[in-house]
Amino acid sequence: MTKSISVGLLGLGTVGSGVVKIIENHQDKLSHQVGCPVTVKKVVVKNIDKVRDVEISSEKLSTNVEDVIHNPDVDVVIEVMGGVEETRDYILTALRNKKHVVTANKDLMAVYGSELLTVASENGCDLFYEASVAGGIPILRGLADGLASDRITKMMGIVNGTTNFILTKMTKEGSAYEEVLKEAQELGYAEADPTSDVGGLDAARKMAILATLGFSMKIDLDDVQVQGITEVTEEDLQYSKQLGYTVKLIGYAHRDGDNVEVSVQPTLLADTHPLASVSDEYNAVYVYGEAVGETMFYGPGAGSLPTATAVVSDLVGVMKNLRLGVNGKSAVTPQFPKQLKTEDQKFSKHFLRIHVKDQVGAFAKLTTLFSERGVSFEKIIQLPVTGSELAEIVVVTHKTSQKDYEEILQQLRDLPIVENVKSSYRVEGVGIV
Ligand SMILES: NC(=O)C1=CN([C@@H]2O[C@H](COP(=O)(O)OP(=O)(O)OC[C@H]3O[C@@H](n4cnc5c(N)ncnc54)[C@H](OP(=O)(O)O)[C@@H]3O)[C@@H](O)[C@H]2O)C=CC1
Ligand SMILES: N[C@@H](CC=O)C(=O)O
Ligand code: NA
Repeated sequence: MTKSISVGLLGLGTVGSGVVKIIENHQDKLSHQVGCPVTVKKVVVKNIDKVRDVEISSEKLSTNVEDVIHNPDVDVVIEVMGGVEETRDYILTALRNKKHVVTANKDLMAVYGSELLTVASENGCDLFYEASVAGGIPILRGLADGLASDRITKMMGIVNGTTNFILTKMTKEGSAYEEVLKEAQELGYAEADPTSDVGGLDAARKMAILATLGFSMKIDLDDVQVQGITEVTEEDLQYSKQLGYTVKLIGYAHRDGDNVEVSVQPTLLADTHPLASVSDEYNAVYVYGEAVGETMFYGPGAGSLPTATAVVSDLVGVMKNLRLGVNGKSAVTPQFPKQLKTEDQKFSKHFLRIHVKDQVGAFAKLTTLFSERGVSFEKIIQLPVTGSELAEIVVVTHKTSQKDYEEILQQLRDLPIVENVKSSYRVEGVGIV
């Protein structure tokens, strides 16, 4: 039996605690798979006296990162502390000290992933990050290994558990947004700063990582158009339900030849779409390949043990490579130059809710703007706004270019009869026919 593999953890919070539990509780399976025991050598935390959700001997705890990244007895560094700039320095040091790294940190990998993977390869080290996208779902290995032979053209995902949990409770139970956000934080789903969840940035980071791997193109965070869920109202959810749609925060990546678009936005999904039934903190990624067709990966996207499962599975991957002597050889550099679609190359349907002065001909003025650009409606609802002289108009358009739609929106805002544009979201699929 070769010597045991020693692991050093940076962080012992929601995910780190799960990692320690899995290593301890699944020791027999881990040893059988990799041919030696796995031991947690050192764990770095911020507050040494904090009460932990896991048993760990005090001599293993430290507040000094050097005790892991410079520890000659540590073979693999597991980074589950979060943060970006200082964490990047820690991981660079670990890699240059010939230590393999497993991370769950999508904030870091979305911005510095390309640099870190290059340094890992230069030092013959593995850098694995399965847990950084969709928590416990093995989506990155699914793309890199399972679908390696295919040309991926479309990926649509619910990749943030916090916002899916919020939208599920608001839609199904009529819960208040603030109340459900607080519950998601208490359950450990949300980031330390939950604005990255609800503002869409967490999902955007994951889509940048997914699109880079899936399209073999270096997609930066700045390439992702982002709109969060903070403006989604009870009325939007009700109208969507009435029209046969479910509102989800959808990460969307589409490749049309060499042109790609990547976005995160609240989206009306037809109730018949497989993603529409993905509820609570669950994630799912729908992947379309030219040869394989439609596939979907589903599971818990957040939470201690589900995320830790992905982290420890990456650790197993490192250890298997150690036995084969092939560490540092799995990173695939992007094959294609990045070419982002222009606004007139992006097409989708739209949900639009506006308030107009309830005057004769108001609706006709509105439809003229759309028909002048050849845009017709799939659904139309018009209702008076109680207690006012306004009417509420809700439409679902047929497919139109983003360029035309944005110009129509601007013209609508300039129309005297339009009081205001209340909401506008992307629509995927056909609702109630
Ligand atoms: N929670 C989830 O469901 C998921 C989280 N992730 C990612 O996993 C990572 C960890 O998330 P999570 O476990 O929820 O975060 P937590 O906030 O629960 O835990 C963070 C841990 O890191 C420690 N830590 C933070 N900063 C420092 C520092 N400067 N020096 C030393 N220790 C530090 C904290 O110490 P102390 O305990 O003493 O405060 C804590 O133990 C993040 O990158 C997150 O985005 C990915 C997928 C899912
Ligand atoms: N805050 C994130 C945690 C996992 O990445 C989420 O809600 O998905
Ligand atoms: Na994953």
